[in-house]
Amino acid sequence: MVPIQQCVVTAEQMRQIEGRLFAAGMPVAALMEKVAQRITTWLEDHFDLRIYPRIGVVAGPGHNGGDALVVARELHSRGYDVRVYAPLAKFKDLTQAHAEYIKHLGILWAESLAALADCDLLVDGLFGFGLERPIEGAIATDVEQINQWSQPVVSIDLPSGLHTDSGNVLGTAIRASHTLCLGLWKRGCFQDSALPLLGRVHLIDFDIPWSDIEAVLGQRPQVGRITAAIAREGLPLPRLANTHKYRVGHLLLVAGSQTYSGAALLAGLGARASGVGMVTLAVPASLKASPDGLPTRGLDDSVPRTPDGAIAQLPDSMDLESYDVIACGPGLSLAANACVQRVIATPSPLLLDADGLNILATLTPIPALKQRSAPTLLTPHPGEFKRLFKGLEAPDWPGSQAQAAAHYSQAIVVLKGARTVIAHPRGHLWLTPDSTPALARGGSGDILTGLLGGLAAQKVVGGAAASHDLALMNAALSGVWWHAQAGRAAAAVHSELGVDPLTLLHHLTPTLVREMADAQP
Ligand SMILES: NC(=O)C1=CN([C@@H]2O[C@H](COP(=O)(O)OP(=O)(O)OC[C@H]3O[C@@H](n4cnc5c(N)ncnc54)[C@H](O)[C@@H]3O)[C@@H](O)[C@H]2O)[C@@H](O)CC1
Ligand SMILES: Nc1ncnc2c1ncn2[C@@H]1O[C@H](COP(=O)(O)OP(=O)(O)O)[C@@H](O)[C@H]1O
Ligand SMILES: [K+]
Repeated sequence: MVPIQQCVVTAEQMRQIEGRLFAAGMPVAALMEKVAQRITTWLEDHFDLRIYPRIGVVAGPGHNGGDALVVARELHSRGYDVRVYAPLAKFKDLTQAHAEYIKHLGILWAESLAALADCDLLVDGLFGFGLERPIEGAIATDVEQINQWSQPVVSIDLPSGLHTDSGNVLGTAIRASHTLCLGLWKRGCFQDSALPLLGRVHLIDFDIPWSDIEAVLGQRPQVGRITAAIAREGLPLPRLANTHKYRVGHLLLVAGSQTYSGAALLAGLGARASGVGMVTLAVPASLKASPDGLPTRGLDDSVPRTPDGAIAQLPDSMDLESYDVIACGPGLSLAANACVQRVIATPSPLLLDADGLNILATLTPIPALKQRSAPTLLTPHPGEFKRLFKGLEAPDWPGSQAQAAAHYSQAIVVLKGARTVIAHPRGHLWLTPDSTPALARGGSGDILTGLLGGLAAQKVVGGAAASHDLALMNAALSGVWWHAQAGRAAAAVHSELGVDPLTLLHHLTPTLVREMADAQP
C-alpha cells in the first residue's frame, strides 16, 4: 500500500475513484458531508473565530459549490457570521438542496459579491475538478474582484479556474492563500504555472480505501509525490563503524574553467555536503588552489585547455573507471567537447549538467546516451532541456516532457524548475512537493549537481552494476528533495533574497540532521 501523501491524480482518475466509492454504496451526500466537516475543522483550526468572525463563502453550481455550502452551514453553527454568494442560479440537485437549507437557517444569501467585501476570510467553492471550460463574463468579473481584495482566500480542492491536470488558468482564476486539496493530490498542484495561485497547499484526507485507489492508479502508481520517507530511502545507510573513505563513495567531478570558476567550487561544496568519502575535482591547474579546504585535482599545465580555460581533454593517465560516479558539466564552457565525449564513453554511472548537457546537445545525443552501458542522470533546466530534446517540449506539462525525454534517451531526467520533476526511463515520474523561489539564483543548480553526484557515489559504491540505476534514481529523489528543503530552511532564516549559494550550502547539513531526527520513532 502506497501512503496517500505519495499519490497524485488527474481529474479523470479522481472521477473514476469517486465513481467506485459511489458504486460501492457510499452515498454522494454522505461523502460531501464528511469532506465538508473536515474542511470546516481545518478552517476553525487555522482561522480562529475571534480573529476571523465574518466568513464569505462563494459557491458554484456543482459539488464544489455543494462542499462550500455544507462548510457555510457548519461554520454558521460554530458561531461564525457567514455570508453566501452564488453567482449562478442553477445548481446540481444536491447543491440545490443545501442552498435551500442555508436559506432556511437564515444565513445571509447575498445578491452580489459586494456583500462579502468586508468579510475577514473568503472560501472559494466555485469550481473544482469539474471545471470544463474557461470562466467568462460576470463570474470572471467576480473572480477578478476577489483577487483584488486583501483578505485570505481558502480554495476548496483547487483555486477555481485552474485546470486540474495542467495547472493552467482557464479564462481567469482565484488567487488563493491556501488550497485544500480533497482526498488525493491533484496533478495541477505541482505545476509551475499554478504556483502563484495555489498559496499554501494542504491535503484533506477523507479515507478513500486503498483498494479503490489501486484499482485506478495501479499497485505502484506511476506518478508519485516525493515525501520525506521517500527522500530518506535515498540517503546513504548509516556507516559501518570500521568503514573508510573509499568505502563510502568516490566522486569524480569534472567542472570549471578560468571563466566559470565558481560553478566548479559550488558543485564541489555540494558534493562535500553529501557526505561522500572522496571527491576528486578535476579542474584546470589555475583553479587548483581551492578555498574552503576542498580537495581538488588540478590538472597540470601540460593538459590542453579550451579558450575559456576549461580542461579540453582529460589526461589518458586518468583511470575514469576507478570512480564510483562521474559528474560533469558545471562551468565547463562549450569547448570542452572531447572531455565530455570521454566521460560519456566511460562505462560508469554518469551525471551530466549544464555545459555537459549543452555539449551533449551538439553531438548526436540520443545514440550517444543509448550506447552507454552504465546509467545516466541528466539535470537540465528548461533551456537546456529544449536544446537537448527538441520537439519533446510539446506535452502540456513538465512531467510528461520529462517522461518522454527519459523514455527517448534511456536516461533518468531531472527537469529542474520551481517544482522539479524526475522521470525514469521505465515511465515512473516523481514530483517535488514544495520548494522556494529563493533557489532561483545562479549557482543553486551547481550545488545540486554536486549533491546528487555525492549521494549517487555513496549509493553506488560496493553495489553490483545492476543496482546502479536504482542508486542514481534514489540519489536524485533524495537530493532534489533535500536541496529544496534546505532552500526553504535558509529562506525562513535569511528571507528569499538572502539565500545566496553559500547560505544554501550552510543549510544542507542542518536540514539533513533535522530530517534524520524526524525519522526517529
Ligand atoms: N472526488 C470526490 O471524491 C469528492 C468530490 N467533491 C467535490 O466535488 C467537486 C467536483 O464536483 P463537480 O463534478 O460537480 O464539479 P464542479 O463543482 O467542479 O463544477 C462543475 C459544475 O460547474 C459547471 N461549470 C464547469 N465549468 C464552468 C464554467 N467555466 N463556467 C460556468 N460553469 C461551469 C458545470 O456545468 C457543473 O455544473 C470536487 O472538486 C470536490 O469539491 C466532494 O463533494 C466530495 C468528494
Ligand atoms: N522559482 C523557483 N522555485 C524553486 N526552485 C527554483 C526556482 N527557480 C529555480 N529553482 C531551482 O534552482 C536551481 C537552478 O538551477 P540552474 O538553473 O541549473 O542554475 P545554475 O546553473 O545557475 O546553478 C534548480 O534546482 C531549480 O529547481
Ligand atoms: K474551488
